[in-house]
Amino acid sequence: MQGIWTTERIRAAEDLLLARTPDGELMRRASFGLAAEVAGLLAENTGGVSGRRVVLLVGSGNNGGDALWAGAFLRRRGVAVAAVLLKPEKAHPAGLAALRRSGGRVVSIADSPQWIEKADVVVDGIVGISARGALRPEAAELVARIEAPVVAVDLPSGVDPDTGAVDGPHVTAARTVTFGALKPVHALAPQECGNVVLVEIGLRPWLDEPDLWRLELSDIAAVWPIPGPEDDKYTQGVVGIAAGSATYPGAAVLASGSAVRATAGMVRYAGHAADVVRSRWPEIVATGSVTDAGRVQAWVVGPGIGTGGEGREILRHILGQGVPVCADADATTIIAHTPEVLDARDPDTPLVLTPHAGEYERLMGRRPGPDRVAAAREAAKKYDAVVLLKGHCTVVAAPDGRVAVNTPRGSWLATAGSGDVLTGLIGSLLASGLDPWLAAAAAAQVHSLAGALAAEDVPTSASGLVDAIPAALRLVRAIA
Ligand SMILES: NC(=O)C1=CN([C@@H]2O[C@H](COP(=O)(O)OP(=O)(O)OC[C@H]3O[C@@H](n4cnc5c(N)ncnc54)[C@H](O)[C@@H]3O)[C@@H](O)[C@H]2O)[C@@H](O)CC1
Ligand SMILES: [K+]
Repeated sequence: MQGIWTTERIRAAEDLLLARTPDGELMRRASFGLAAEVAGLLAENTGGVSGRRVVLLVGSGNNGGDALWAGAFLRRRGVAVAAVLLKPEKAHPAGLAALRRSGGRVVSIADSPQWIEKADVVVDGIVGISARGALRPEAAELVARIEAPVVAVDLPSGVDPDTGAVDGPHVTAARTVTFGALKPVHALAPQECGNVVLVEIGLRPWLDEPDLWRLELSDIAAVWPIPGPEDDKYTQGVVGIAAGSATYPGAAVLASGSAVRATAGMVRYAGHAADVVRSRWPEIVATGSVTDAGRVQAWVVGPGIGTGGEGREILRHILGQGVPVCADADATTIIAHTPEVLDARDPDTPLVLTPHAGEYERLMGRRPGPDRVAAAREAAKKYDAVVLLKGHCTVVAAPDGRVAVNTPRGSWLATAGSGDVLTGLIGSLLASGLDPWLAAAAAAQVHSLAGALAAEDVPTSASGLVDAIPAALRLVRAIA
């Protein structure tokens, strides 16, 4: 798993490391790595490094210092470097002196447009982890002129370092070069960061438990249930799906199909769409009602069951079974409107809730807001449940405070029925006995991987996602 640390934690670790490192050494390490990445991008985009033009946008802090030092390193490779100082009197003195010694030039803000227009790469050293809020007008005006690819120093300026939220003018980078450890912005704002490159500066020993996690494919491979020689259809976990209605069988077909594809365990379906589900997925044991569904090791409940009395009774019955439950879609709304249904739940049995922003508002009485990690954590505490907050980046919070972030590959999951597929994946993993937080986080990643594979750069559908699950799992197992 990749660890991610908030800027407060990063700063505390940097202080410990700085106290044990010669003056300027950390910035030298950071800016040397930064310069190598800028040179790499120049070579990729223009076929060379020497003679190419780089413009540095330099703010008043150490982020600008990194940019200036990197500029000095790039000069050694024959790059023409021009620095635009947003606050000349506050520019990092040692960095500025190094750039000047190396033959780099400093241009005024008034003269900068012609330089920015001719740049092969622009380096964003406006602000780093001490930034708050959007770009200020002067920086915003310069950034608006950029046409060349941008390498962001540590993070794209104007994007919140701890939430990834954007609230006004900001930098959109092709590449972000960060130092020492990943920060939340890198997982939560993939569109603004571009490719994220981590340069080691020796910080890791000074950081303890991360604030957030991101699963790697090898983590998913390690936990995804694969049948062994001792297994039969029951030992791998039976998942029950309570979804869909006679008029709207789609949710039932998608959630059940996703569960069929996810693991080799058995799938039971209970509800009004039994005939349709059986004809589409003959391997599913389908019945008309949850009361005669037979034994399962986990339940998925919600998609398409309606929010009226019948849906409520289905949910109440399932919550009383003493097995892990993934409550999705209509089940979320039922819980929000009649929280007393949760009285049926044995507090020791895991519950996974999967709200999108609107359902979150119903559950919590407010929108998730810009800090989606805090929002998910709060809901997880309130409901004593794993909360998977849907959005471009899915955030999965456990009641004990663990949070995983899924950084998606494109926006292919924004399609009708996509959530039904996710819930089927989560249910299968719960039935296999996996920790519910890991189950939800692993399912979210396989879901987005299936989306990218199904889409192959053109829009896909929820059925496409179901069909791509085997390819996604093959990829997970091949890479691990
Ligand atoms: N501390 C360290 O050991 C290291 C720090 N490094 C760099 O240092 C950066 C952090 O440097 P600093 O703490 O000096 O601060 P920054 O460079 O992030 O920000 C500088 C100042 O900009 C101002 N500011 C805040 N929001 C702004 C906005 N929206 N628009 C314009 N100005 C704004 C603030 O007054 C802030 O103090 C890191 O992001 C990284 O790039 C690296 O050199 C690695 C080592
Ligand atoms: K920056």
